[in-house]
Amino acid sequence: MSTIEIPQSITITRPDDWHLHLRDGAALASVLPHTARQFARAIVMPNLKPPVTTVADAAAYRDRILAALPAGMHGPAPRFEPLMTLYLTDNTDPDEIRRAQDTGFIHAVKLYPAGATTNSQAGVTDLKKCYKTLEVMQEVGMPLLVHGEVTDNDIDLFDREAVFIERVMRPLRRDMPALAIVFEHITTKDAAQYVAEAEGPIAATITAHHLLYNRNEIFRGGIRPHYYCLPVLKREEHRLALVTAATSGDERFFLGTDSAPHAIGAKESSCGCAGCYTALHAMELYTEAFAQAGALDKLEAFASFNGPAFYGLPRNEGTITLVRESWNLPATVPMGENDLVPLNAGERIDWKML
Ligand SMILES: NC(=O)N[C@@H](CC(=O)O)C(=O)O
Ligand SMILES: [Zn+2]
Ligand SMILES: [Zn+2]
Repeated sequence: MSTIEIPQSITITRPDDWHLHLRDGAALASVLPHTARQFARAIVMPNLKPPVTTVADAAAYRDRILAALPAGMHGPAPRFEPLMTLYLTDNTDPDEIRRAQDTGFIHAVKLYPAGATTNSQAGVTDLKKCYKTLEVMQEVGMPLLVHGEVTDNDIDLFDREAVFIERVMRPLRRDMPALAIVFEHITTKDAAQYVAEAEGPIAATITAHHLLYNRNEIFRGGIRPHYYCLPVLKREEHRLALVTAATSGDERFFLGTDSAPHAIGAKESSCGCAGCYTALHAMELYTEAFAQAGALDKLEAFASFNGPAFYGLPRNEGTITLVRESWNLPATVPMGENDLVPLNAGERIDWKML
């Protein structure tokens, strides 16, 4: 009988998080150090209330993030650098894209279909309304990041991503074949296959929780609101397809935690918010997922090489090391004046980032 030998430690180039929610104010100050400890850079989502729709908003938000960074974490990699994004609306001015491109600190524009997820009320009602803006993005090389779910009430919640590919993604890419697109937080074999086979500049981020869990996790022994996120966890066959994509070495797939902090009361509620908090232990979770797949040798490309290649940024300097060592995740962590419950709260974690 042979046993697969799991290495006791792994050292990789310092990684980045290509999909992150940092929120604002006191919550920002609480959660930012977790991400800054694990990652050199992060693509910061613009779904604040009100959303980050202009260059001026993004500049001010970036200043608040830098001001909230603990001493010693400022400056270029291997410390922390926020990569800013704009929130696309029906009315985004095409000239705002040119101004954004000129800043050097705005790296993408985010499409939230109106009503699809947390703080998407100001999102896009019909992508046709944005075509002039998208054409400028295509021209200047500004990537479009996509929350890829349709919102039609007649479409089953679990089918919203697959239907989005047919109704929105394919027509958009036919009309704008040179527009760089990141299909964010993909959750289905349909999306993994679409991205792997598509031609042109398209990539996808994959979260740690979608690599580790299927939808049973939301209902394991009772309803577990901290496993509820959007797009919602899917069947096992989809999880397996995501693991295959992430560990394939295909440079179109890269790390994006979608760590999405919500105060405990907003999650443990009769109408709980969508979002899983993983900033505290993201690299541990990804390492576990890759170790389970026997693909630790593919982790570095997924976490540290493929993202910068897509965004046209340099790889980070320095390395991080994870060791096979058990520790217990706290039950809660402070979030401003509230607490939040991280994913895997109180559970044993088998890897530890040093
Ligand atoms: N993923 C989530 O479930 N929630 C995100 C929004 C998003 O990324 O769709 C949030 O901002 O809370
Ligand atoms: Zn989303
Ligand atoms: Zn998100």
